[in-house]
Amino acid sequence: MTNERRVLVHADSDALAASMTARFLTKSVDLLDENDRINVVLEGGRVALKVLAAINASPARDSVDWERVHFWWGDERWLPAGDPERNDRKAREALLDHIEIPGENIHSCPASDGGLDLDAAAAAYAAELAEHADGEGNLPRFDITFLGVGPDGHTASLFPDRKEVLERDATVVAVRNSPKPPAERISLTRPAINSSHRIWVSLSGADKASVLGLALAGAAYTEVPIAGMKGRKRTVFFVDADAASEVPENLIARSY
Ligand SMILES: O=C(O)[C@H](O)[C@@H](O)[C@H](O)[C@H](O)COP(=O)(O)O
Repeated sequence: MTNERRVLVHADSDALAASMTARFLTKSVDLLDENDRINVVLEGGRVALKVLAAINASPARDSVDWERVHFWWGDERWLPAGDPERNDRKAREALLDHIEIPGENIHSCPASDGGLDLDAAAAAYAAELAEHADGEGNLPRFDITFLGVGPDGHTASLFPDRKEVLERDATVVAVRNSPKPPAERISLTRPAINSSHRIWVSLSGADKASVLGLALAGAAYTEVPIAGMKGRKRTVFFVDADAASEVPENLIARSY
């Protein structure tokens, strides 16, 4: 497999979500044939949540052996457990509460009412990741990592021109004064995200067009964080036609 970036353009956000759903179902079944378990990293973007809901609605949902799938989060909002704005709560509602998956496979970031402060919570999440390390460094093997992108180029909770995006050593950072509410968050760092075998980035809508153009043109990741994310095996940008309007034609594979 080559370590390449691909851009797959779909007619609209429904087609985009359907394509990611089909790919997730086939890829996870294939990976589970070859591995005892797989690790999937989720986030809070709207497309990824649509994908989780579509996996839940798919007749192929139960072809995945969910007992051997572990879920992690690329970022989480620092809110009380069960808050409707938490990324884990949204993922539970869309999919995780509906499948046969052991509770210990769902590795939520700590919640703000759990008795830890934000820094201790980030450290606790890093420790849980390290506990599941597969021998290489202090992270599990992330098989599939979903990333959304903000119109400013942020991904997970790594925002432009901030110190968190420069972090090289830690796997997890505490984020304060986030420009996107809520102000406090927990995020995987760039090296942690880039340890993923496959990164699946989703972008939908005209407000994401300029940032996608910048990322593919090689913008600095300090200014456009998504530009610095690259999976070890493959990085696929699943985009809709509106988001693709500023991407050079030679970089595009159209699915319609
Ligand atoms: O907690 C969050 O806010 C998300 O994890 C965030 O990083 C998100 O993925 C992007 O902001 C894109 O979100 P949309 O795809 O909904 O625009």
